[in-house]
Amino acid sequence: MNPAPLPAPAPGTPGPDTAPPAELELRLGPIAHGGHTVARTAEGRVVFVRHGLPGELVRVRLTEAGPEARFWRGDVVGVLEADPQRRAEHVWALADPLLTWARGEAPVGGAEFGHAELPAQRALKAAVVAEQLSRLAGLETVVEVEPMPGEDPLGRGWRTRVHFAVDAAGRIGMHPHRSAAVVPVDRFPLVLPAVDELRLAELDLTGAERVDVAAPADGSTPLVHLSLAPGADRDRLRRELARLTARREVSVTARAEDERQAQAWAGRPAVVEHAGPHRWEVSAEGFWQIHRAAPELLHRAVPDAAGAGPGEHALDLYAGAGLFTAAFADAVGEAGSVVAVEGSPVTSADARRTFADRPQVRVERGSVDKVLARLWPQAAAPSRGRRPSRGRSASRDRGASRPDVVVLDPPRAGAGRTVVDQLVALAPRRIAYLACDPATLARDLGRFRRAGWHVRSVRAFDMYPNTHHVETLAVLEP
Ligand SMILES: C[S@@+](CC[C@H](N)C(=O)[O-])C[C@H]1O[C@@H](n2cnc3c(N)ncnc32)[C@H](O)[C@@H]1O
Repeated sequence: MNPAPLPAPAPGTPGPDTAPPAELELRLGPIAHGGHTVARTAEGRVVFVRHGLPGELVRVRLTEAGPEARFWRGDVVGVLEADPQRRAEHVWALADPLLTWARGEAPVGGAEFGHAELPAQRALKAAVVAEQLSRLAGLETVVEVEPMPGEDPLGRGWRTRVHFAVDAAGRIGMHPHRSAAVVPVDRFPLVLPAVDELRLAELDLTGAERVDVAAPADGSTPLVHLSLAPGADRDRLRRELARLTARREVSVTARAEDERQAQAWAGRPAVVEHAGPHRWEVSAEGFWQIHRAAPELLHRAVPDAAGAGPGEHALDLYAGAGLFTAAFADAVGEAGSVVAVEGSPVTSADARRTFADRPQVRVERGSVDKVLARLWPQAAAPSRGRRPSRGRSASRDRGASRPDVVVLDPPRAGAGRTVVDQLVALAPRRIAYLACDPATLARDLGRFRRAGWHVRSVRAFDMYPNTHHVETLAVLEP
């Protein structure tokens, strides 16, 4: 279950031609994007160290290293001088490298900040967001990472979604950082108790490649979805899952890669989610925000930041099941319109079902750049430096009015150059850009700024406690 073994450990100082040592003593430098601190060996080689805090003196076990490597990676396995914000006890023993490496095993990923108190985690995330904005967007701003409403003091019990790998013995597990190995997991403190209560670790899930669990924050029926390996023994798996459904109310779905639709083995093929007065049915493989408090917080905050008014036209890009579409539809009313663009067939179908009775909402399935190019062809190849006029346009002929405001919530890769250029050409009044990766956000903000846009505000939310991840909301105006 360890990651790739190191070259033979060699004691002594590493030189350019010698094998690296197994362990090093290092003074940790600043935090960097990706969740590690940056340290340097006496020879000046950069080492990306996980599970440490800036300024600490630590013993580091090298996990990726080689005499020719440009930089090395390692985990903290001993703390010689601790930061006062280091916790006495890690939030999750299986993710604590001090414990796991002592028995020769890599820690699981998913709680790489679990050694630090929450305020220290938030300070590290704020530093990363500010640094990315400065370096990639040329934007100097003080960032505060806001705790989520009702946060547990140790940052546990927030995940309503989790996926597990399955090991060779059919047990659920998780991967160590940058490893394909599977570490069996029986309890995961970051999930809602409802997930642990399923006791999936007691089942033999041989034949499943991955197990996704969705447990709505309001305690309604959870859903377990199996991604089946080719040739999986479905009858045996169904019998195994019947042990679970016999002891509690839970839905079960399954799908092999070559099948179009998930099959319901028990209960319903979706979970029911709520935010404000709205209700969604989200399929097993559909997208929904992971933090239990995120839908309630974001479903208004993000469309409000974009600021649509009655009769206006709003665009919800990377819309998922339509978390922001719902508040937009309320704000613009039936005199206005909302176009929600979502690439996943499953998630866009969820959105279509939800908004079937809202005439002002139109759900477009497809890649954002392609849908924008289809609805507003004049934005596909913007002429340099010229903003399109806001008069009657080709888009009107196709039934989509030019957007007044836009929400942009892409996956980690960010929106990218094409979409940014298309939005610049469409020239909405305001864009609210929600991002789970501050580096790609900063890259895209840099492009908007070079096109003459102004970043009006930046907020950041601690939506992934005990991990290095952070959610950032930037509001842009031309
Ligand atoms: C971070 S989620 C946001 C979903 C939604 N805004 C929410 O908060 O629930 C990103 C969504 O973008 C979709 N997506 C990813 N790449 C896409 C693309 N190129 N075009 C359209 N949708 C895409 C994913 O399927 C996912 O639902």
